[in-house]
Amino acid sequence: MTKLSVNINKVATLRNARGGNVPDVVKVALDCEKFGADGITVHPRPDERHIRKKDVYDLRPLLRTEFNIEGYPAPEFIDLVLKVKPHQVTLVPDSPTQLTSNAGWDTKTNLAFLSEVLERFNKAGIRTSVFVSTDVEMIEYAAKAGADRVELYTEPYASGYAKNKEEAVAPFVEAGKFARNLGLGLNAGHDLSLENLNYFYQNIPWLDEVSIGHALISDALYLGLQRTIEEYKKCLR
Ligand SMILES: CC(=O)[C@@H](O)[C@H](O)COP(=O)(O)O
Ligand SMILES: NCC(=O)COP(=O)(O)O
Repeated sequence: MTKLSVNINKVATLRNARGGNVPDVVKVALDCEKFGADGITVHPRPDERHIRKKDVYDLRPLLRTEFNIEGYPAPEFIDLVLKVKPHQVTLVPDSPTQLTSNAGWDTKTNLAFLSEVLERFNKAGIRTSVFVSTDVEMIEYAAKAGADRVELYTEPYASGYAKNKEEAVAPFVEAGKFARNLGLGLNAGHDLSLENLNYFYQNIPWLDEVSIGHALISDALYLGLQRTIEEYKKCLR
């Protein structure tokens, strides 16, 4: 079964716009779980533009599904993750001011750094995932660094889908097979949507997890949160 982890960053973006607690990020996360989400993803950025450290602490004891924390492994992030002990940490190579994630790691160049950080999380019993492109060398070095899983950066698939979906998915199928042969678990995310998710899943049904935020929360404006989550789950069958 491919799990759906709902990324609630955008719920926090809306909440932060007014300075109060509407919408309530914790309540939305718990409702996502109630409506069928298999996990919750957050990406606390250093400027706390959406998810704040306090959200991460508030969510941890209340979530009943898998908690995935994404981010660049700066000392503050590492400290937060080790204190909160989520089910999974996903390392992303984002600079502090970046608008959104726009690339996977160069795992070869960063092998020593990633190995050291992954060892700390592995020792703490936290499953680790490394955000990568479909370049098989990057996947190979993620395995060498000690990752349990890789998360494929799916923006190139999403942007190529409308033009030629067979061509868009092909490198992801190859990367997925390569990761599977190395014994790595496989996650995927970024710009997945109701339009492109089912085709991705049909081609890579051994995916462990997709994390989806931007499109899913936008769809919820029209469909409501419950129906939206049900529709995304249908895409994973
Ligand atoms: C790691 C990744 O793919 C991102 O999609 C990210 O978690 C989204 O971050 P923002 O919500 O800050 O754009
Ligand atoms: N890891 C990807 C993620 O959590 C959500 O990305 P997006 O759906 O907001 O693009």
